[in-house]
Amino acid sequence: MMEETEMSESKRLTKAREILRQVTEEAPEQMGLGSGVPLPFFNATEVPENVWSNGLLDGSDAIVRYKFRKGVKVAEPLVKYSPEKAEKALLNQPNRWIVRNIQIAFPIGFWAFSVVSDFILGKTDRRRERAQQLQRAISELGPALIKAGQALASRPDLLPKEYLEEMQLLQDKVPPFDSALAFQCVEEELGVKFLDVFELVSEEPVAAASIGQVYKAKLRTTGQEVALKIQRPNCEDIIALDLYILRWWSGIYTNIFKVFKREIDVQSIIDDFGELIYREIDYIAEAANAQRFNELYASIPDVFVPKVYSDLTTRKVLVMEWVDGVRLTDSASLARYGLETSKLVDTLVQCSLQQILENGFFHADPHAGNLLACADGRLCYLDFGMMSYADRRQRNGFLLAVVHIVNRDWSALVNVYQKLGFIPEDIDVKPIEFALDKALPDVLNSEISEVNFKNIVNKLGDIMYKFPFCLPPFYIAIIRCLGVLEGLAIQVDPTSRIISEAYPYVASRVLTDPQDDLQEALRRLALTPDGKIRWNRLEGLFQEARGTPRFDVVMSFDVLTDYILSDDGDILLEDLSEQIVIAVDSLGVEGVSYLLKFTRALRISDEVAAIRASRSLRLLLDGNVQDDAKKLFPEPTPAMQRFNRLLNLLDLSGDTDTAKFIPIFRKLAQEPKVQRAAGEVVAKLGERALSRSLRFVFGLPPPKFDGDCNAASTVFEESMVRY
Ligand SMILES: Nc1ncnc2c1ncn2[C@@H]1O[C@H](COP(=O)(O)OP(=O)(O)OP(=O)(O)O)[C@@H](O)[C@H]1O
Repeated sequence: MMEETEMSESKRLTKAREILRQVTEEAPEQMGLGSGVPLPFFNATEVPENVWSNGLLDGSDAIVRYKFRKGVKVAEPLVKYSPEKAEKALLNQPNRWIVRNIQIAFPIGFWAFSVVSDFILGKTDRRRERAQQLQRAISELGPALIKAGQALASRPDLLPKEYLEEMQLLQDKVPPFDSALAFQCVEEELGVKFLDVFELVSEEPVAAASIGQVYKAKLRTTGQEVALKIQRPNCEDIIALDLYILRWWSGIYTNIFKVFKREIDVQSIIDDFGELIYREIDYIAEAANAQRFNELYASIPDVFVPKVYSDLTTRKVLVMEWVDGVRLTDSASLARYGLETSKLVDTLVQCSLQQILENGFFHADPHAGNLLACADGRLCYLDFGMMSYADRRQRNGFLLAVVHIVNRDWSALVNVYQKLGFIPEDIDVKPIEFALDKALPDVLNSEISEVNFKNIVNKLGDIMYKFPFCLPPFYIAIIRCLGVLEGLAIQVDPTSRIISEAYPYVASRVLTDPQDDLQEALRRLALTPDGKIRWNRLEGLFQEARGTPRFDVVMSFDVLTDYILSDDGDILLEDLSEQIVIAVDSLGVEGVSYLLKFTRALRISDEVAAIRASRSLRLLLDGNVQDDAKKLFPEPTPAMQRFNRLLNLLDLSGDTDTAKFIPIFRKLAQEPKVQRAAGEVVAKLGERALSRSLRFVFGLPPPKFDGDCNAASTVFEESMVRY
């Protein structure tokens, strides 16, 4: 018995070394793995305890550290999708090809025939019915077609709304396959007897999906619980055949789209999909992605990734740490753990935003089955088969698109889309701008919590479908990710909205990020075309941004200062000086008026009221005072409220260390054009004060200055006279 175990152990090590050799030597290029992986391939049982407890896969002897080669962003599969190779192989198996062709062609062909006949007969109201028919047909056709249908659900540029909605309903709930076949696969892949290494915790799989099924087991040697994901038998073969057949039919479908005046290259869509699904069926690539995800996001509090036992992982078998947790949609269990759903959703959304908008490496499929909430409140990500990457230009492009939609700046939005290659450069974009203006809601003026991502994507989708848009994979993945995320967030907490969660993040990025394209967005958002400040917008942005953890008011002040000091900032500086003159002047006038009223109020009430008054002054300025105090004291003037709001925005009264502003003020003060502007402000203020005083002394009506608000001087006169 002992001998047998040793034998299998040594066989296992040989097999494991073989896998390592494949990964590191044979195909580092394809794998996206570095050559810097010469780690000995030890048995997982020899892993020192601290490796598991420190939460990182980093550098352990037992764990292969999949290094991403420079420039590789998402791990590539060892075997890549190759239509040519599939064609060669399948031409030798005409029987399989013919049978499967008939299985697919019949229902899909029937759907296509129905669509064309609706079109010829002018039955334009049957789109929903046809979408449902296609959904039913696909759901019967097996994993590759179901995955293809799910992928189409996030292609608003290809399908109208009704189809997108129906494709989203496609579930890959498939019956489990025979466990004997699953264990046989493990033995073949690892070169060990299944029961020598694993002890099943439950005989039945805990989950069965289109590509694989998952068992809960224990490692015999250490007793550690693991999740064992095993691929369906012949998965790659079946997918290759279906892709080949779909590709074979693509010319016909391209022509059907032409009938509807849509130029769609179906073949390249199928090829894109082929690449994605080949990534999903390679568990080594999945393990590498899991590790990459862990490296990038392990620092986010409350988020983690199960550790992968890479010496027990092959292309068809993935072994990882078992995580005890519950789905976010399982409200009863969440309540049992005493977990706050809104906090979990917040962690999830903030983590996704960081993935998409900061690092660019993101989990494109954060559905309920791919996330577990643990008893300690942490959120565990699972299933790294569908990862995507957006580079800096693409991430900023997405961020800018959000800003321009909020700002209703259609020409800027279309410009971003053109730069990202979604729309050709040489077409007349006016009709697109007009359609956007008509279709999209006024995000700024509706309650932000009422604007949901799905609505906006649907409306944008109608336009993308109508005009010649072509969405690249990164954008499709972002749409998919945010759509799935919003669906899940709403299921868990019906009040949550992805846009209202995301917009503060977007606001804080444009206010603090010095990258040129984001600064351009800030200018378009906060300045009029002739360079003057839109105070309300700027105030709105600060307010949104202030709630986010990454927002740093000093940094945003610094970014604004740099802009003012640049050549482009001259008009802004001029406008700012004018605004300062008006604000300080009216604050002076209105301030005097307020103080007079305030003193009168104090004289007619008692001392207690006076003390309460001084305490309430701050609250009063914030508009946050009790009704009885409001009766007692005059309303703060608009200028005072504005000034107070500005202080609040800059958080000068809060936790911000005001000393941090000193270098910025110094930078401003040293700049000759700012010195000149400051001199002009002082001179103008003096001029105004002198003019007001002289006119008052000589009993003349108050002077009128540009920008005087609320007849400030009249208020001043009246109160002086009354007093
Ligand atoms: N490490 C783990 N700990 C606990 N449960 C797990 C673990 N990994 C997977 N599971 C369970 O197995 C299910 C399926 O896992 P996973 O999503 O990785 O499989 P999949 O075949 O890629 O499925 P799909 O592609 O449909 O998302 C999960 O929803 C979860 O319930």
